[in-house]
Amino acid sequence: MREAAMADQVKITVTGVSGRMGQMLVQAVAENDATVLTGATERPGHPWIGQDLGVALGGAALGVIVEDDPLEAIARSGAVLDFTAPKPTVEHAGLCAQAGAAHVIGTTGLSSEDAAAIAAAARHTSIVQAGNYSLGVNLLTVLTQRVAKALDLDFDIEVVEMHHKHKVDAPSGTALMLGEAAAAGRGVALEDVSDRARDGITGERTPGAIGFAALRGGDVVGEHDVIFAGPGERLILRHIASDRMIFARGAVKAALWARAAKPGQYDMVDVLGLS
Ligand SMILES: NC(=O)C1=CN([C@@H]2O[C@H](COP(=O)(O)OP(=O)(O)OC[C@H]3O[C@@H](n4cnc5c(N)ncnc54)[C@H](OP(=O)(O)O)[C@@H]3O)[C@@H](O)[C@H]2O)C=CC1
Ligand SMILES: O=C(O)C1=N[C@H](C(=O)O)C[C@H](O)C1
Repeated sequence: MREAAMADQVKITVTGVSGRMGQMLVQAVAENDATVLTGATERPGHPWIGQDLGVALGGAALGVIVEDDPLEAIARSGAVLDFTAPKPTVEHAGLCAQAGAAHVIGTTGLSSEDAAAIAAAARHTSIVQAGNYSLGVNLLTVLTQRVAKALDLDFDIEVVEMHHKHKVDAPSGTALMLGEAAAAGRGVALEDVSDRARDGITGERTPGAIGFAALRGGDVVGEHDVIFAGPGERLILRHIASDRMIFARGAVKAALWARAAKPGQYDMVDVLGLS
């Protein structure tokens, strides 16, 4: 049975609890003395609904029942860890705003309409949103911005990423973070310079473009290169993730940070104090 929550522990709901990240988040909450799992959700119709989470995971009962109504779970939580899909994430942002729960968003592939809805929710609660919760990638964004600032337009910037075959969005959220960092270093808006779809007779590379390429296959957790290709030399900044627990532990850290933050929208660079 679940141990009684200590008064100062932050109560956490994990949404999409059966997912690749959902299961990692459950472990990360359990291993942190400052957090306790009080809610677990899945989509309506999922076979885990109504089961004890521990039993559904193939172990001992945890005393947390998997629910399909996020409202109940979020209402009794201090923070929600959400690595699901764009539609439920936007719904969860509204519910967190109502309940005053901090919302840690890892979901990628969000549209500009989704982003606007999340920004509206952030007027009422603290939301941390990042395409990648690892220390290494967030440090890499800072380095990418610095290198892009130091090099002139003779250096072409390309972001190359590879992920497992089940990933549904491209470019990855991390690749877009790195592209944003490179664009910021150059003092331009990524949307004005991004080149995401090369196929066929594309013509020569547009000077100043920031290109993206996405590879998919096998069980690759996540690999990202930022390539600065100049005349006679190439600089490559690389991050390789080999364990999803780096994202899950980062998300728990973000939840604890967000509980102490004022309502607003934050990223992992804020949480880690890297800016
Ligand atoms: N920011 C970061 O550091 C990271 C971000 N991610 C991102 O997190 C997201 C999830 O990735 P991953 O875990 O690999 O994907 P999975 O598909 O394994 O997990 C998503 C889970 O969400 C569930 N889900 C779908 N709809 C709902 C709903 N309405 N309510 C509750 N749960 C729901 C899915 O259920 P079902 O399968 O039955 O539909 C599934 O169990 C992706 O966007 C990915 O890019 C991943 C890793 C790190
Ligand atoms: O879907 C994944 O798996 C991952 N998604 C995130 C992304 O889109 O960048 C983070 C990580 O690379 C794994």
